[in-house]
Amino acid sequence: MLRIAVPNKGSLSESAADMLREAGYRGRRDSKELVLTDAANDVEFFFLRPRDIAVYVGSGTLDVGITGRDLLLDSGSPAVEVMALGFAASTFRFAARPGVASSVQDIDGKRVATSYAGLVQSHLADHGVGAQVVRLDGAVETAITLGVADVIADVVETGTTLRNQGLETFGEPILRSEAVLITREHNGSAQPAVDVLCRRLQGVLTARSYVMMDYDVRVELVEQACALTPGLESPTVSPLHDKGYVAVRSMVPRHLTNRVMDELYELGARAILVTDIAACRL
Ligand SMILES: Nc1ncnc2c1ncn2[C@@H]1O[C@H](COP(=O)(O)OP(=O)(O)OP(=O)(O)O)[C@@H](O)[C@H]1O
Ligand SMILES: O=P(O)(O)OC[C@H]1O[C@H](OP(=O)(O)OP(=O)(O)O)[C@H](O)[C@@H]1O
Ligand SMILES: [Mg+2]
Repeated sequence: MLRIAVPNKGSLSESAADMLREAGYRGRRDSKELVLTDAANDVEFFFLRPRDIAVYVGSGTLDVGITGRDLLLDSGSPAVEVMALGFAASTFRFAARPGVASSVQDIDGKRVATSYAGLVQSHLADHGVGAQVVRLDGAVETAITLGVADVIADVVETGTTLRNQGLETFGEPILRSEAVLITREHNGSAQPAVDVLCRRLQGVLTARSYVMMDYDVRVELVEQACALTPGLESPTVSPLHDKGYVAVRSMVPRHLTNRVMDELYELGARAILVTDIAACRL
């Protein structure tokens, strides 16, 4: 039975649960449930703190897990990222009051507050910068106001939390993070089950990022129409009862849906229909 670690709380938990449900797995009914067996899919879910997930997977206690790339790197765990999951995107950045620092070198000799001490220490070492790292559990933006640090390093999504504290980011982002699937380098007999999980999650990512588009177009325009909707491999072109027309079916990137419909309409295509893809294996 494949043993999967899933965030039990925090920013990652709801999206991770949604993604697993879309991939056909059982969801938990109660947020206090810590272990859940999904016998039909031969998997067991362990609901854990995202920070601990890399530790369990790295030690081999659990086979795979969902966590943040930033948490994986911070942990120093030997677990490896196998797949980016497309949610909880953020950057990990230094910030300070305006004028205090403009590059990582300016941190030398200062105090840096963070919940990601491993990540920050290795970044500072890579840049040959000596600083005192103050390890905090959360709400690190307040550390400067309260006088325990000169600089912070934290997760930035919209930047609202920083702005509210009168702070500004500086230097290059330390990391671009998002939710990731992690596992060990060698999974032994668990590898086939890990492959099935990866294919299912990849199916969810594809189903989310594409729509299915159908339309009718005059036969003489089909090449131009297919150039607008090339699909992943090649569009399906089917004859219609009216020999002057064909029906075309193709996958289109979701973010291009309306632009492609406009272009098809301009070309002369009609009955342009768009449907969601519920699941897929490419
Ligand atoms: N505002 C945010 N936007 C996107 N990702 C975020 C955000 N805040 C935290 N994360 C991501 O969530 C993960 C941390 O999850 P964790 O549950 O430990 O903390 P949290 O989401 O801040 O929850 P809490 O603060 O309630 O403990 C990291 O991968 C981090 O990048
Ligand atoms: O750029 P923003 O959109 O403002 O998001 C970033 C903030 O979100 C997270 O905080 P959270 O609310 O999880 O609190 P925490 O710092 O206590 O973890 C993160 O630690 C940042 O503080
Ligand atoms: Mg937080």
